[in-house]
Amino acid sequence: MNPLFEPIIDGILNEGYGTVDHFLTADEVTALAKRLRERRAAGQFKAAGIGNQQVTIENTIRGDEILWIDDTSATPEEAAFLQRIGDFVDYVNQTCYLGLRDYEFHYALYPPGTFYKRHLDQFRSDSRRKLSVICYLNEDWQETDGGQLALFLPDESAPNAEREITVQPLGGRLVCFESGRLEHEVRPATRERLSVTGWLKTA
Ligand SMILES: O=C(O)CCC(=O)C(=O)O
Ligand SMILES: [Fe+2]
Repeated sequence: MNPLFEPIIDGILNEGYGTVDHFLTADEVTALAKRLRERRAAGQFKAAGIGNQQVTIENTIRGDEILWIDDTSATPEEAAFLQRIGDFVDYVNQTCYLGLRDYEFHYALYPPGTFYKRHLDQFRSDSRRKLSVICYLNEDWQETDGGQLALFLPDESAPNAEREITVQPLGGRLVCFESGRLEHEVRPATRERLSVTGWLKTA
């Protein structure tokens, strides 16, 4: 039993989404947030697109800026993050038989007031995305800062009913759910909202 990974898998199986706090230590959050800001200041980020055939920039749908993390040029804190994700992938494969083979991660920064409207992460032409993973890099986040992740879960009490869960984007917290099943949205915040987001994929 892995105390960091088990609650995530439990949550996905029982609730449709999994979350765990302290997936990253406070020091790891600080180091990754610092690296994110450095890379952004160096002009490495770009506006996120939507779709994956023709990528269009549409900030009425999503307003975040992203940078894909390249494991060949990863800095120590990035390599440590990817290593922990790799361990989680191994754990999922041992316990859930999802056949995960690969993963991809990007930094994301939502400037104040930006959002990502309700969506599903699995694009038509990339059904290899099985699990979506978001890990937050926000230090001292307060509820009044906004920026919640809303998850729209099916509600068994009535057909077509749904239940909305909101998650605060607290530094070190990880959220994971099935990419092709769970619609979700990012609400606007009053301060910059930082994360590392990615997908665990089959071959
Ligand atoms: O940052 C979040 O809470 C979710 C991000 C998201 O939905 C995405 O990048 O697809
Ligand atoms: Fe998403």
